Order: sequence, then structure tokens, then C-alpha cells
Amino acid sequence: MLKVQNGLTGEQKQLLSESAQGWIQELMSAFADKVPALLEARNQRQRQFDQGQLPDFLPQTQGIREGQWQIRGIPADLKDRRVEITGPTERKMVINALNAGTKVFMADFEDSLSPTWPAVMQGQVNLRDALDRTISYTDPQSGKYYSLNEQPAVLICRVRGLHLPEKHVTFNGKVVPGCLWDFALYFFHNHKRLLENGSGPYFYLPKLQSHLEARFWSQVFSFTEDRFNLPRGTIKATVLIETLPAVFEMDEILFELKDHIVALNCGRWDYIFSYIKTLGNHPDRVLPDRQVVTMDQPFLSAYSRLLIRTCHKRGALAMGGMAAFIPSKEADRNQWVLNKVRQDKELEARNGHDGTWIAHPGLAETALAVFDQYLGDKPNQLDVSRDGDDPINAADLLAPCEGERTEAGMRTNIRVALQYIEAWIGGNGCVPIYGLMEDAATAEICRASIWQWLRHGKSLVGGQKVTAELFTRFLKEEMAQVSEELGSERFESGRFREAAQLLTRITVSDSFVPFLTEPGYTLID
Ligand SMILES: CC(=O)SCCNC(=O)CCNC(=O)[C@H](O)C(C)(C)COP(=O)(O)OP(=O)(O)OC[C@H]1O[C@@H](n2cnc3c(N)ncnc32)[C@H](O)[C@@H]1OP(=O)(O)O
Ligand SMILES: O=CC(=O)O
Ligand SMILES: [Mg+2]
Repeated sequence: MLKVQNGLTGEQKQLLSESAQGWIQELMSAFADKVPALLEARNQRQRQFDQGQLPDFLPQTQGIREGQWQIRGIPADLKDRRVEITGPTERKMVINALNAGTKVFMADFEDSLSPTWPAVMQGQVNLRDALDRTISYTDPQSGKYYSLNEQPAVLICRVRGLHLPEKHVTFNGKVVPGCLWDFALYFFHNHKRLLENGSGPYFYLPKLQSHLEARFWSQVFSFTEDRFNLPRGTIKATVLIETLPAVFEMDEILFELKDHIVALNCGRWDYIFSYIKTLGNHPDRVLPDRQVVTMDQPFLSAYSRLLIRTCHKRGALAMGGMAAFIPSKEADRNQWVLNKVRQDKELEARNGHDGTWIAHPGLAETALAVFDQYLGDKPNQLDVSRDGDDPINAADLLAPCEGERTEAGMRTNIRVALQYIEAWIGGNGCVPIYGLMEDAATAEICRASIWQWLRHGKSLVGGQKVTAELFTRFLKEEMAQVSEELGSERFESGRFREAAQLLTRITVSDSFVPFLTEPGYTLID
């Protein structure tokens, strides 16, 4: 039996009609129980990495990697994805994103959304209204009216990762997986309209760690198509390759999902986080300061190039990722930001990526100009095979990253993680901090880095050893710094002390807490 917690507006409740609930029950009954086993498989694998094993390509799936096969195909409106804007599913941002002039809008229930119950449900209302083309919004402060342009971007919905539950809903007494909740509602309310309009139910799948998780999603999609009498392959997915284990299974993920998949995406921020997490126990793989870990580092360059080669061999698109710089109102700084973004996008386009992500409408023109130049009249770069490259092997993907660990780097990590956690538990999943877009993935890097430096007793430049005591002292000092930067009124009315407690718990803990959003979720709603 499905039980849904109260606390919704009338409009949000409409989403939960009898037929919608009937469908959700069918889906949950078929798939909800499979998620815990997939999560346990992750834990088991992590235990092996913690005991000293390194990730590698799987011997049992060599035949898939070496076989000749292709994905089923790419729908017309997904062939050209040169620039995609991403963002949470707030009403104004949905309209702004669809109007931003990019090919695609990735509407996000994941890294950039704090999954409060009202936000999760209002996000679904907003996407439904956007696809119905009835969406509008009037800003209560400025009075500005927002509505859709003639040619909005194609919409792709990113559901939550497998690890996140939706605690406001139970099925047979157990909380349901958030990813199935997001998928079920978006699919149910929008697939007909999308198909009538020549598009389709398209999804981004985050944080997969293995081809068995891809198999799970393939089964979910096929089950759904059969239940709604839709041809096989109607639902299309783009999988983020943003965990270290998954980079070793890209062929296998494409193969498992070959009826449904159209692309892989380099989710660089979670990937860096996952490198730290997966290799957390390996003293020779400790990362330096966050700003040093850029896409031209050998291990990240190998990841991007292998993803492109793997995708293009199978007829799938290879999407690039997010530069975290966001526009500034200050002209010189803004020029600097646009140059950084241009350089980042040029590297991706030159490598052979078919498109890229931007975090803000003010970056659309810059990113489009780069990809227009590389793509010319072509919709994508599927013709770039990278076949002539030297093989990319496990050592390349795991290569240690050189660079300094500094006191300034550690203090910045603390301030960013603190402010991000405070925003997230307060219901805001994406925030500008010191000129960068910070979301769940980038904040994870900040806190995981400190955990790993502490775990291995690393020294900062100048000789200070990272210890729990040093972290506690820096945290206290950085709390004061943040209070000064934001003003005491904002600081005192916020939830910085709770955020600091959570940050401390996950930083000094002996064993690594897999996601900050798991303990964080107990603090929201
Ligand atoms: C690692 C990953 O997973 S990356 C993917 C997940 N992360 C994201 O999607 C990041 C999304 N980006 C954002 O949320 C925002 O850009 C932030 C929080 C970083 C900055 O937001 P703000 O400080 O509000 O930016 P700013 O004030 O410059 O916004 C100017 C306008 O652009 C709009 N805007 C900014 N970013 C976006 C966006 N991503 N989508 C739609 N509209 C946007 C604002 O709503 C605002 O609109 P208005 O002028 O009509 O009021
Ligand atoms: O989801 C994207 C990432 O970089 O993480
Ligand atoms: Mg991510």
C-alpha cells in the first residue's frame, strides 16, 4: 500500500490522482525492493577498494567491450545537444532555463535540488506546466512576468540517485526510492504530451556505479513502456559517468541500456568526489587543493577521452560537463569568467565531446560559440572516433594527481562546505559562493578532501599536519569569517551551527560517510 504524507498545496495534490497512485504502486511493487541490493553491492565493492584493491575493467564482460554492437538510435530532437543548461526545478528558473537559447534544459532533482517535500512536488508541477506550455510566473518582488519563448529547449529530467530515499512516501511500510518517485511522476504526467509534440520522455541518470545498476534502469524503462503500450526504446536516457567504478564499465552500461540510451555525460564534479571516496584508503592517491584538479589533469583527461571514444564507437553522444564559474556583475571579473569557460569548452570540443553543460544563462553565448565553431553544420561530433589514440588503461584513469595542499585550500573547503550544507538543509540546493556554482557534488569534494587529508595525516604547505584538532580550530575560525562576510544577522538567523555539527561529524568520522546528503536529509522538512 502507498502512503503519502500530507503537506501539499491543492495543485501539488492533483499530481497524485487515483490513476497516478495506481501506477506508482505498480512500479514500486516491481522495483522498490531491488534498490537495497544494488546499494549493498556498492558497499561490498567499496570494502574491497578499502582493503587495497584498485578498480579495473571487468574480466567477465570482456566480450561486451570487444563485441561489435551499437545503441538503438538517437531521436531527432536529441541529435544536436551542443549546449545544455542545467538547474533546479523552481518555477522561475525552469522558465529562464527553457528560454536560455540552449538546445536542452536538464531539469534537476539531484545535485542542485534540496529535496524538501514541497520542492520535490512543486518541481513536478512546474515541469508539467512547462511541457503543457501553460507555465508562467510573476516575481512577487519585482513584479516581472515570466513565460515561455516560442522555441524552448528540449527538456530532460534528472531524477535522484539510487541512494536517496523519499521519506514522505512509503510503500508497504518502507520509504520509497527517490529516483523511482521522480521517474514515476514525471513519466506519468508528461509522456503523452511529449510524444505528441515530437519529443519524448527523456531522463538523466546520475551517480551510477555499475552496469548492474544500468540493467535495473533498463528493466524499469521496459516495464514502463509495456505498461503504457509504447514501443521499445520510447524512453531515452543519458547516463552520467560520474563515479570512478563506472568509468571502467562504460561499454557495459551502454550495452545494458542499448534500447534506451543516447549518451554518456562527464559529470566531472561527482567524478572527482568519487575518486576521493573510492580511493579514500589509498595513501598514494590523495588529491591536492580543489582548484588544482582541473580537466587537463592526466586522470581527468583520460576519463574524458575514453568516454568520447567509447560512446562514439557505439553511436552514442559524449556530453561534456560543467565549468563551475558563474557570471559576475563586475565587468573585468566577468570577462575573466567568460575566458575560463571558453577555455574549458574548447578543451571539451577539441577532445570530441558532442556538447556541454552550463550552469547559468549568461554563459550560453560563450559555450555556443565554441561548439558552433567545432561542429559547423554538423549536429554533433559522432564522426570523431579517437581510434588512433593510444589505449587508455586503468593506470591512466587512476593516475595520482600532483599539486599542493595548502592552508588556504583547507580553509576554503571548510567555508564552502559549511555554507553549502547550511543552504541545503534550509531548502536551497545550489548557491553561488565566492564566484562559483556550488552544489551537492562540489560540496562533497570540499568535505571529502579534508577527510582524506586527515585520514592520511597529510601536511599542508608550511608543515602543519592535518589533524582533527587542526580541523576543529580552522572550523571555528572560518565560522567567524563567514559570519563577518554575511553579517551577524544572516549568520544568527541561519542554521550554521547545525551545518558545522554535520560537517564535523562527516569529516572526523573514521569511516567515510558515502554522501553528505544522507545525514543531511534527516535535517530537512
Ligand atoms: C555538478 C552538477 O551537477 S552541475 C548541475 C547542477 N547545478 C546546476 O544546475 C547549477 C544551476 N545554477 C544555479 O542554480 C544558479 O546559476 C546559481 C545558484 C549558481 C547562481 O544563481 P543566481 O545567484 O541567482 O544567479 P544570478 O543572480 O546571476 O541570476 C541571474 C538570472 O539568471 C537566472 N538563472 C541563473 N542560473 C540559472 C539556471 N541555471 N537556470 C535558469 N535560470 C538561471 C536567475 O534566475 C536570474 O533570473 P532573473 O534575472 O530573471 O531574476
Ligand atoms: O552532475 C554533474 C557533476 O559534475 O557531478
Ligand atoms: Mg553529479
